Amino acid sequence: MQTFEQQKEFGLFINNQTKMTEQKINILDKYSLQPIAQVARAGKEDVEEAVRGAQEAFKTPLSPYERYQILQKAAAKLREQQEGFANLLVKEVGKPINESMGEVFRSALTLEIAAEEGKRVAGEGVPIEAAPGSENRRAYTVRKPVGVIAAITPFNVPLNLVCHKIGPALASGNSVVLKPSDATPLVALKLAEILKEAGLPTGKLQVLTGHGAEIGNWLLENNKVNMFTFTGSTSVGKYIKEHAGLRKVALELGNNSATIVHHDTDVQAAAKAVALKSFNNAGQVCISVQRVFVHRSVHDEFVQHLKKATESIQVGDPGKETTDVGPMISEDAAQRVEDWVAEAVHEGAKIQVGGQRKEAVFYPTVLTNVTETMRVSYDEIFGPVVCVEAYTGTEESIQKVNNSDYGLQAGIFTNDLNFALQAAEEIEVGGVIINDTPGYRVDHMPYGGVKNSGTGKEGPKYAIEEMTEEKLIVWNR
Ligand SMILES: NC(=O)C1=CN([C@@H]2O[C@H](COP(=O)(O)OP(=O)(O)OC[C@H]3O[C@@H](n4cnc5c(N)ncnc54)[C@H](O)[C@@H]3O)[C@@H](O)[C@H]2O)C=CC1
Ligand SMILES: O=C(O)[C@H](O)CS(=O)(=O)O
Repeated sequence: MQTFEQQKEFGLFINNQTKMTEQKINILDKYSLQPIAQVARAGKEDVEEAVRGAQEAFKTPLSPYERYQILQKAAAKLREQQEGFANLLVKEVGKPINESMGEVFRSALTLEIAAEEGKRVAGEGVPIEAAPGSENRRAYTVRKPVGVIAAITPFNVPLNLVCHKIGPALASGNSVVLKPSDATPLVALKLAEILKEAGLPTGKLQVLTGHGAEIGNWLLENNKVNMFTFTGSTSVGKYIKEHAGLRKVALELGNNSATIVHHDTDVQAAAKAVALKSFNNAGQVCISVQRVFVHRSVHDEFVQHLKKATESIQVGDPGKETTDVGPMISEDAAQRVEDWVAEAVHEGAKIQVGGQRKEAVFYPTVLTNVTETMRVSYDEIFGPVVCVEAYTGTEESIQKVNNSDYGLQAGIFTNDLNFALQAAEEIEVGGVIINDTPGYRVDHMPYGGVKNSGTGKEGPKYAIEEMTEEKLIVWNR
């Protein structure tokens, strides 16, 4: 029996079985750019079979405690196999081994949090008797799973962001049809295997690999799908919302995360924090720091510290423990970032450090003299580039942060409590991180944006609220 790592061909995961397809997709090692495996390319019939199986499985509910036990067992298996999962992330994402080990660690936490929250899916008592004429009535609500949830996930955090969907979905009694990213499907297939080993019954989780647009449309056309939960680009998220009809849609979309660095903070510490969260995962994180607004009086000092921190970053083979930043998801992605930087320089931006590309590797880059009209600022670069701009007044800094079509998370470094709380109140995002960067996230916090960054919140407790319907029950005694 081949181990997962020895396998070279992977089928669809439908009804706890592997299903091969004639057409396949190559999965590349993102550093060597060499093929490491082939995965099945689902067709319309496969999608219909997967949705049917998920619907059938939904009709046989597990108890909350059974769901809890399965997710806890899967979390334990993730921990046992942390190295195997991390090595897979190194290959299919190009994520440095240390960061990959961290993603697996967080994924186990996410499943555990979901398992716990699955024991607390509840409605509330409703004091309906307080209404005149309803003295003899009693009422309460219950939360019911929506049914079959289509979960579509991005390439950049392909294990934990899958856990953030299937964990709460399964914990609250739903079935899931998962479509992982075309570029990074292997780790989702490996996760499905350990959920099966943990006792997940047939059909509760289906995994369809293949092309997103194809499978996405077949899922959108299928009226047995009760909800869509999507993490990915704003453009695709908008498409899904426009085509989902009256079905529930949860969207975790793009961002051009901003950080304010005020004159009263430890500028060197802020620069180190910004470097850490501008370039991890090669900047391919939707809360990656992209825009930094620095008080004019400390701008040059901040830039020097940021340059120094960036120059110390080790770029190279993600399989090496000494590597901080590896390749981007593809050479095309790195080329796009290179083009955007060149456009910014043409418009007056200055490269303080970085700017070079080698195949799929784009070197961590700091730009100054950036203006809000440059694409590297107003659009989501999703790459290892950070833009620094000076401000004078606190009102101006908040205005600059809000001058964005996105609104996921923002950060502010200041010791001025009034300014911090004013920023927390006035910045138009889903989360404000005081004295740290917007790249801060722990897996049980509410996480999700406004404007073009999406709708709805993740974090298992909050995702479960999205994945269940509250039903009112009134008893006329
Ligand atoms: N808000 C959040 O929590 C996060 C947001 N993101 C966002 O994801 C993007 C990067 O990830 P990508 O994988 O490049 O995003 P993407 O939008 O290109 O793809 C995301 C998923 O959607 C699928 N897809 C593509 N076209 C589709 C269609 N027409 N219908 C249905 N599904 C379709 C893809 O196959 C993939 O599985 C960035 O914009 C980033 O900001 C990434 C991680 C977290
Ligand atoms: O936004 C993302 O890319 C991830 O949600 C960030 S994290 O979960 O890896 O912190």
